Amino acid sequence: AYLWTLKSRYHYFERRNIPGPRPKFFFGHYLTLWSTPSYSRTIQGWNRKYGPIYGLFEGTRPMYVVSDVEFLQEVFIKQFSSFHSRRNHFLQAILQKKGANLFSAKANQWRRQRHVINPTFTTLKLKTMTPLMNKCIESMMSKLNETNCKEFNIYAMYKRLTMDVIWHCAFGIDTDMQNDINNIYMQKSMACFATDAEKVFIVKLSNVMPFLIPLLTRVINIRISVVNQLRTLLPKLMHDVEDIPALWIIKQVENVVKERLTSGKRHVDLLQLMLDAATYDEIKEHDTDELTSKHLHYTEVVMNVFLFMLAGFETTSTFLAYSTYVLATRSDIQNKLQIEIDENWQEDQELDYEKIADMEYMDLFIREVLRMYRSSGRASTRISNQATTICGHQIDEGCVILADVASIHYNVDLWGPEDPNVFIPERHKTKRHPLAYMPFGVGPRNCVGMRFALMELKMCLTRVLHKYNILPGTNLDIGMTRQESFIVTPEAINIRLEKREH
Ligand code: HEM
Repeated sequence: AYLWTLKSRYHYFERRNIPGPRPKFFFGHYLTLWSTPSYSRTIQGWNRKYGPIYGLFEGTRPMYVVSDVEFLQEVFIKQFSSFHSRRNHFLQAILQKKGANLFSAKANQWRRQRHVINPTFTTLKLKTMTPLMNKCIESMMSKLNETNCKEFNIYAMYKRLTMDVIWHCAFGIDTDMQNDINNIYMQKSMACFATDAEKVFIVKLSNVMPFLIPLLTRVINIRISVVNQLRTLLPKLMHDVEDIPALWIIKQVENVVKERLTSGKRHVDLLQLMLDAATYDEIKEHDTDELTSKHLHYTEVVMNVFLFMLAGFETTSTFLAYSTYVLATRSDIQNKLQIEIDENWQEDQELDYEKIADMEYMDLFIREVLRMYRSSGRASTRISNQATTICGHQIDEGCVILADVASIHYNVDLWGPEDPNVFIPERHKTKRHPLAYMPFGVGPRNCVGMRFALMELKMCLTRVLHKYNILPGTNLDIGMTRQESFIVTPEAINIRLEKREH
């Protein structure tokens, strides 16, 4: 019966006159998507063939892949109440209830969390974090000083910097990870990114055979409760389990939370801002739009701090890397930025939020980097929580909408008349469609850390460009070979730094 349902399911898009590649029996398009070296390039390739709205199947679930900005404006903004959540794989679904974070939470649980967390990233709060960021950037600058005009991979340093910033600003922990290559925090954090959850066997299995989800969920829940019991009964034996990187990090956060609660000492960091709204009481969500509570459960605090680390580390370091690549290959753009930086900041002054905000060309430059270089092919998804009609298309409950951001960012109708394949920061001076630019997503569920990330990118580039000229290394282009897991990263950014005369 399942196979028969599957067969008829594959006519879903055909019946709606939506084009798309032919699905493979049993797998849909999943086999192609999980084996392709680049998810986002495959999606873009199909966009060129089938147009701005086409259909795919992840196993049995229909997914609209969309680069039509009017359609996306309905989904992400105008009809947000029908598309308030992302597509979660079943491991995330297990963590729903208390353990969900902002990325995976649904409906009112998400609304409550976002309501509490939004104020954490206001301009005022970010200003209080500039000294912490400056301190981390200062450590990186000392490391850069040791490179002595020799070729080196600056991306490795950016990863240490952004991880250091997150540990400082989110958890309030000073780990010295930029100086110590074997630092345990750094090693565990890096190990966390080595696995792409979507490629874990049981996640693939649950997507292809969703009827197995209740059984798989029971198996996982039993395993969790056995591990928990063994942890109390045989703590020594459980040492290896504690060593799983994600669990190790979550444990560190739990320890910091406990320590803060016992000492009562206040800190200037994201964790403190969330702890101010935290409770151990059970939080009940209502079905109505009324927010019943403006609190976070302590478990949610821990899971969100962990999320900030995941969401803020590789994305920001990767965009620093791409920015540096552009600067190493475009000395004209580098000169313009240096002139602006020198006009706005001298080394004996504190580099604060206002000085960064005054740099207009820096803003245009970063925008263009974020337009041209893809970060993730999969971050901006929504799932329909009720049936609705979008631009004349009948969308059933449970359909996934994936925004094909790369195709949008290279669409000449949205970004012309200049060729979208050419790096031109000034193109951002022209007013564009509100959905033409979405590196951080759009609408109420966009990236909550956007301003934090922009501040970090601008502060870091300001400091580097004020002191150095960035020159291409002989291996610059080889290092730019891209690889893709959840996000698209270069292998290395090989450059040389030459001290500037002031
Ligand atoms: C250049 C750096 C970054 C990029 C390109 C980026 C990009 C994104 C994108 C595309 C989304 C999905 C938005 C959507 O579905 O509409 C997202 C969500 C999110 N990002 Fe970022 N991000 C960056 C940095 C950060 C940082 C530094 C943090 C935290 C400190 C962060 C925290 C989050 C969170 C919590 C969400 C989920 C928001 C929600 O569902 O309410 N991100 N990000």
